[in-house]
Amino acid sequence: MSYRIAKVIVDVPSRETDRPFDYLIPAAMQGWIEVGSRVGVPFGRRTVQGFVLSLHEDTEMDPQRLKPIQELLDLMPPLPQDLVKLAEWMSRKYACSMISALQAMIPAALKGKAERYVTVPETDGNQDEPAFPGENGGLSSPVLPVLLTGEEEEILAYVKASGQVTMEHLSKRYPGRAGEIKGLIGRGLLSETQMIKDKVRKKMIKTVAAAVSGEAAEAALASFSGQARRQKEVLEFLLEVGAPLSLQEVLQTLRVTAGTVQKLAEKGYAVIEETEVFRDPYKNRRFQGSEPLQRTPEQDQVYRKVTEALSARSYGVFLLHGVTGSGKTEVYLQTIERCIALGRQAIVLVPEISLTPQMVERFKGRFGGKVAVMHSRLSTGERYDEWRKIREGRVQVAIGARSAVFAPFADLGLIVMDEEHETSYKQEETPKYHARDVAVYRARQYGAAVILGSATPSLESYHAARSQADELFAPLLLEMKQRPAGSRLPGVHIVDMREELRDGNRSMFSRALHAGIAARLERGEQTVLFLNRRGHSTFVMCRSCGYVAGCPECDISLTYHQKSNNLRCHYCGYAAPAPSICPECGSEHIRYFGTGTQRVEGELAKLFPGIRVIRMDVDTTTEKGSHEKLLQAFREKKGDVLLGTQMVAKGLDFPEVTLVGVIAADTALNFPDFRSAEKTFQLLTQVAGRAGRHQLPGEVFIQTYMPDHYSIVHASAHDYASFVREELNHRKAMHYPPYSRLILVTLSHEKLPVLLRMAENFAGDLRHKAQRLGWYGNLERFAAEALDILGPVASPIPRIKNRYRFQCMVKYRGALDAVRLVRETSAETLDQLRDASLQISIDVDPQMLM
Ligand SMILES: Nc1ncnc2c1ncn2[C@@H]1O[C@H](COP(=O)(O)OP(=O)(O)OP(=O)(O)O)[C@@H](O)[C@H]1O
Ligand SMILES: [Zn+2]
Ligand SMILES: [Zn+2]
Repeated sequence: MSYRIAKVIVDVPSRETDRPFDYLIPAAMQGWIEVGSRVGVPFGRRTVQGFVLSLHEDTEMDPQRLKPIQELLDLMPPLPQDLVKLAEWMSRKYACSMISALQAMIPAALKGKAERYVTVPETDGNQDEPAFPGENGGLSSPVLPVLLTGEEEEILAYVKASGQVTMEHLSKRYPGRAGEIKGLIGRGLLSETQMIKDKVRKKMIKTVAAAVSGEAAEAALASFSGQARRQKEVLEFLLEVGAPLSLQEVLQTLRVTAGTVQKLAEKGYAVIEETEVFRDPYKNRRFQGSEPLQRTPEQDQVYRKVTEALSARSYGVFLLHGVTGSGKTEVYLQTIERCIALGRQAIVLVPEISLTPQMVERFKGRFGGKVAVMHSRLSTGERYDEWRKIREGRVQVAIGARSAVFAPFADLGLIVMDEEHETSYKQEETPKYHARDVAVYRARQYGAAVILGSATPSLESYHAARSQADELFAPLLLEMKQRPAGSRLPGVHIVDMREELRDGNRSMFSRALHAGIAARLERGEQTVLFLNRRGHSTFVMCRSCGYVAGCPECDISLTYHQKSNNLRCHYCGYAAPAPSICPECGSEHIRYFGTGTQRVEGELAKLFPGIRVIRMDVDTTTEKGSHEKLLQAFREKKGDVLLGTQMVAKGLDFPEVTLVGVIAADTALNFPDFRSAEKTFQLLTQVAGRAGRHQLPGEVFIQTYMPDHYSIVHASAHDYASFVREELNHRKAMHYPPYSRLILVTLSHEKLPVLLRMAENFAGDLRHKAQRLGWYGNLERFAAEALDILGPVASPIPRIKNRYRFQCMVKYRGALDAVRLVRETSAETLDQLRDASLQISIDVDPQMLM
């Protein structure tokens, strides 16, 4: 069957272009263009990148008016068909554009932009004669010689000699001659074309190999005269190695020049080729191999359930609730091993923050070269290469943060999501997808298994597993309650900091924690100290008048960056030098209030002279590889204390850590977020889980001003079930997830009064429609299908980049298509108001309520 028409989604971010456009498939591209192909197409007066959505024999448009696809950008489509289908689903589910969903699935290197090229157009007849203007003009005017200035001639000659030059290059080579260049294009002497250029190319190196063997080689070696001694050496070396070598390497090893090798090639004794290489971020690292451990009975029961599904190729979601240190990672490793043995591939998702070298090492150690690693610290080129290893089937396992869920495997068998409760699995920018939902959808497509692992599963997943109410997402609950023999959960003590204060202790360390650290120092054991970052932002405040340095464009305080000694806005990028006197009152008592980690470090030094503290926070881990180095130093016992924020809470496994201290447990509890208790419980459980994971028993101190709060009480007792029971009661009473779903709609505009009116307008329309559908207002009556609209109210951050922000929260229950309702209403609002400044952003299942 021959397809003449391709429907293409173009990379033009606007509401009007969020639909497929028809293009002709030129004869030469037939058979090459597939669903998921990346193409360059003319769009208006530009050339833009696009993705082929579907192929057709015919079009409803007038074929005469269709334009042909201009170029095919990759031989192998970057997106397999299933991912194109996934993008369609994402667009519906998260109310995002198709192009944003498609772009999220490919590495940044492939987000090509049009580049303008200049060539000398071919003319019939004598090639050396300059072309004539007006050729296509239809005027059969007498042939006039073209008069060129010397400069014009020079430019023309240069382009002709080069064949094809980018506009950028040409304008740099001939600065100040834009007029001449434009003139030449205008007269048809130069022609301009556009092509899509990728941000990063494949990395190519020159290789050299012997082109002769056996007797021919003997004859060749014999033929060299004394002068060609170096050539002979090279050939001997190549014959000895018997495989292509990098040219660079040959030159260095033999200390010969490129000319020598070149001459050898000219004689036909060697071949020099361009060969593609993969940039390997772990090139110089050796990973210690590891063998599967004998499974404990609990691990075995999980392993069996998952591998049964794998063998049957049947879709299944498993919620693995295993206490910290119960050996979940070992279960992942073994189920993946089975998956690979069955000829299928696996994805491992971990939160960015716990994509630590230690984690990577465990997978590389077990599966070696079968693993591709994707994380944000790789360069664009490295990411691209890791991604290509997946697409080209060179690896069987992909491990990475959120976006690795799109790894383009051909026969996906298993997706593991570690720490499934982590909010970082939700992307905060468009497309605002949740990797868990994407994982489940993909697993359905492939008949694959999903393991959602956590010591503290999200209430959404846990509730879905317990109630089995949702047909699409009803995970099977599997539990691991014990640590493998030889290690126990640590004893946890809650320390009431109010009491400390009453007894005259003004230090940030309670007496108990102080004594604990002292004991560890004496015994040569290690301590982890954790400080909750939320609520401890790094701002600058004047102690005399209370002035806080804020962003002039956003209603938020600026963040202090120690390295550069400046203040930055995390929302708009505004930066300014840190003031040394208060701009309000002139006082010199203007201070930087750190993350707290620095203050804790200072106090530790005072209390325990000579103590070796390794501090891990945003300030100490900005450099590439620094995270790894700090952890390595701690492992080698070059530090007594590892002090840090969230980074120290996750996934770390150090045998000699026997004490964990939480400096202030309740900072997150005061956050205006219905999940704050859940997050606090999860964090405390995680941190506490770092202690006593091996032979030595562990001990944990949680310092708090709210010792009776249920999240703290239950975390200290390692009692997930009780916490969940209590928390679910609150959620039910307030109609919060998992008893409802949320859609957060944020409207923004430059003018506050205009925004207010528009937001009222939008919310009114939405209510009106919901009423007509019979959905509105039934939440309180616990109807099976109900929807409620809260707001509009000012957003918690009321202004960003000089734009005011208002939000509406839609709460709903049941199988209603609330997303569609919101999306349609927002499109109508934008159409009616026709105010270019108004923006409406839709966040489905929001994790951050800002
Ligand atoms: N079957 C087993 N036999 C012996 N030791 C095991 C077994 N399984 C795991 N372990 C060991 O127990 C420790 C904890 O295991 P692992 O890190 O896999 O737990 P986890 O549940 O992933 O932990 P966390 O969620 O706290 O990161 C590791 O040192 C691991 O090597
Ligand atoms: Zn002041
Ligand atoms: Zn700002």
